[in-house]
Amino acid sequence: MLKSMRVGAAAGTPVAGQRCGLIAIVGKPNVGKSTLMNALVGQKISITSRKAQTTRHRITGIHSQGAAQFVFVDTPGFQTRHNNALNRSLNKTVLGAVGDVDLILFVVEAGMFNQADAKVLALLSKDIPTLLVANKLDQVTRRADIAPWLQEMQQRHKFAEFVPMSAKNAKDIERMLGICEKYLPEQAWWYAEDELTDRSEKFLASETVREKLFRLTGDELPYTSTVVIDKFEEEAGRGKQKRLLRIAATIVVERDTHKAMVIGDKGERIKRIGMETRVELEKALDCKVFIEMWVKVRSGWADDEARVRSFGYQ
Ligand SMILES: Nc1nc2c(ncn2[C@@H]2O[C@H](COP(=O)(O)OP(=O)(O)OP(=O)(O)O)[C@@H](O)[C@H]2O)c(=O)[nH]1
Repeated sequence: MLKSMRVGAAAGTPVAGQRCGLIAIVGKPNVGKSTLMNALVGQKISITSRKAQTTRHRITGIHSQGAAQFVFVDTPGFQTRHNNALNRSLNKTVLGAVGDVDLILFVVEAGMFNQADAKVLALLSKDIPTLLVANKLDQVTRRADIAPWLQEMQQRHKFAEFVPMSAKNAKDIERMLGICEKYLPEQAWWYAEDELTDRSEKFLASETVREKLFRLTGDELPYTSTVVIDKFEEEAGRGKQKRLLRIAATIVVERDTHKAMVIGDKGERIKRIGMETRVELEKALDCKVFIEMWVKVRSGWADDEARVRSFGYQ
């Protein structure tokens, strides 16, 4: 179960052998940052999809193992193409996340480095140890090309280490945790051992709807569609009965054609989004869920600072 953030009273004071620190995961959109964080934490905290720009918030995922507590910060892919209010807000989140951490995982696709990667790299402080995570190694057919590519990458930044890997490979994830552990300062843990995130259940609900929305609409729906949770009410369970969450969610889109896309033929698609969200939340939060969904058209919201803020972005 997810729990809310509780910073221990002794946070910051060394406790024999304990290590704890912040690790930012950064990179351009779609390189696999959320997949990596979910694998490192061992549970789905951050949504993933084939569509770029699915991550919009700073998300903390926590993993405690042995003497170490890893506190991961997942960031939106740095936006370089469009200068609208939504993207400015996303970029501010990235900058906030990388300024004050113990370790940075700079994620790229193995064997690739383009201008978008370079722009993110340029933001990173030279004083914070940074690992080059060459992800999606499983997709590289010519492994021999990786060594010269790594050498080239060495010229670009003073990386502490190079980690070619696949976020989908369990052994690579174990190896990655071992590497990260060395960079955590010796200090008392900030969170209880079983805590996984500092995000609320309400936030998880909106992220789950957003993930289902993007997965079920494929590439048709623009990324500027968003989800607002209008109601999030909890009724305690009685006896063997589980507690109940009553959720109302509005999917906000920019055009009538997008609304029709989300609703689908005879409401098929929105029903499916609701059903898959319910099943996933019931499992993740160990409760019963009733969810109502609406679709609203608000054209131009991603260009409007006030509206971007009202939808929960910083
Ligand atoms: N083959 C392969 N695919 C991967 C790997 N890691 C991630 N992916 C896929 O890459 C796509 C993007 O992954 P995400 O984790 O959503 O990427 P992200 O960097 O968080 O993307 P944004 O939220 O847009 O910034 C998804 O389809 C993942 O399944 C990997 O190691 N190997």
